[in-house]
Amino acid sequence: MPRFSAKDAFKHDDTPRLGVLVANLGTPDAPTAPALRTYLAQFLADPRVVEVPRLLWRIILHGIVLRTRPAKSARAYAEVWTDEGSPLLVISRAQTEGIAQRLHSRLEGPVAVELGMRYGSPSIPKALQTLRQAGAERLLVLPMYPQYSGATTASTFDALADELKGWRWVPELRFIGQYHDDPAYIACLAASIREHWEAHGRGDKLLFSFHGTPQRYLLDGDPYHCQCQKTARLVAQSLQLPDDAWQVTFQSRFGREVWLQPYTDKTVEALGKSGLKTLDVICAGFSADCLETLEEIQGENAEIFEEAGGGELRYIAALNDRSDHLDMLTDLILSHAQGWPEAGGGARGRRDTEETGELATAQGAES
Ligand SMILES: C=CC1=C(C)c2cc3[nH]c(cc4nc(cc5[nH]c(cc1n2)c(C)c5CCC(=O)O)C(CCC(=O)O)=C4C)c(C)c3C=C
Ligand SMILES: [Fe+2]
Ligand SMILES: [Fe+2]
Repeated sequence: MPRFSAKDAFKHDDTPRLGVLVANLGTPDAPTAPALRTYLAQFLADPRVVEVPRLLWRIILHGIVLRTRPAKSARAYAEVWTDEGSPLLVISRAQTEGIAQRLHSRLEGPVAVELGMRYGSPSIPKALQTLRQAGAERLLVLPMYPQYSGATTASTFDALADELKGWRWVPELRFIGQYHDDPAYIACLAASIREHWEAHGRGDKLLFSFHGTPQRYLLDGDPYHCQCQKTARLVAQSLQLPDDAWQVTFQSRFGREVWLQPYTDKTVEALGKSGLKTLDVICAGFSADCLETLEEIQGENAEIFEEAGGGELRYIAALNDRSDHLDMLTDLILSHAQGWPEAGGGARGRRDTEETGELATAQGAES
């Protein structure tokens, strides 16, 4: 068995394709404690996510966390689960399909698009192998995280590198690090807020709630916090909001450490206590709705707000498969694919037959 893997059934006249990997976090296979245990064991063992000395963390993870958290998280997932499955997976599939359709109609050359999840399935290794089988000799990776974080974007890179280091023929590679200040992305967020206001009236305050990370990651050089602030500031500017009409907070705290602040739940509670009537909340770091937006914000935080004496918390949906969002992501992919033949940057749309004739002869392959 060769040490490095290769595409099955190589044919000398295969047409090389641009491969696009749409990557996101991933989700459990079912809203049950056993499925959550499998998912959380993979997720929380990632050193990019939990930066604690390995031996110590392994003892805590297997001795405490994986004994208690799966059942609790399964109950939360059950509240948002749909007939088609987990919202994150259902929406990610629709996004991938929408991006693929747009790329097929806009690119000169052939393209293959696959969804790969960092944890759970469809996995990143599986998606990469499918792209290789489709002839993707150039690979563009879009992690669906607008703001770069080591915990998400770099972790996607790790999964990519882990798979590719076992390949004989590594594809040409481009990796989109972030798009937190892309004008088209800011315009999509602003449009979604305007539409929400047109449908429901303007709330008394707009909260931008981002997923948190330990504060330590920021102090150790992670750009995530700054990029979240910038996204919110640009959207607020685009909507011409006065400073007291909006605020940034961080949600989904995990463990006992200090995380990025101010915390969403504490802020929502304080705003409720202050007697605020309507609170609009947008989660501008999530490209797709998921447990953290639907259960935590639309569910849990809406209750916190009301119980504290506030009026109504109105959650503004993630950009999901809105057409302006998919158009924007397609433009982003195309701008990063500049200069590649399939993106119109060269003459070599098909493999040179003379060149591959030699290769096929050398391998004894059928011509
Ligand atoms: C333990 C530390 C965690 C860090 C750091 C973290 C960072 C982080 N996560 C997202 C996006 C998502 N996280 C989601 C779920 C989720 N996150 C953590 C923990 C950390 N995340 C856990 C344990 C879970 C699972 C649910 C639970 O048990 O609470 C999700 C939702 C997935 C879904 O299936 O719907 C997303 C999306 C970002 C963007 C981020 C850092 C920037
Ligand atoms: Fe998370
Ligand atoms: Fe949560």
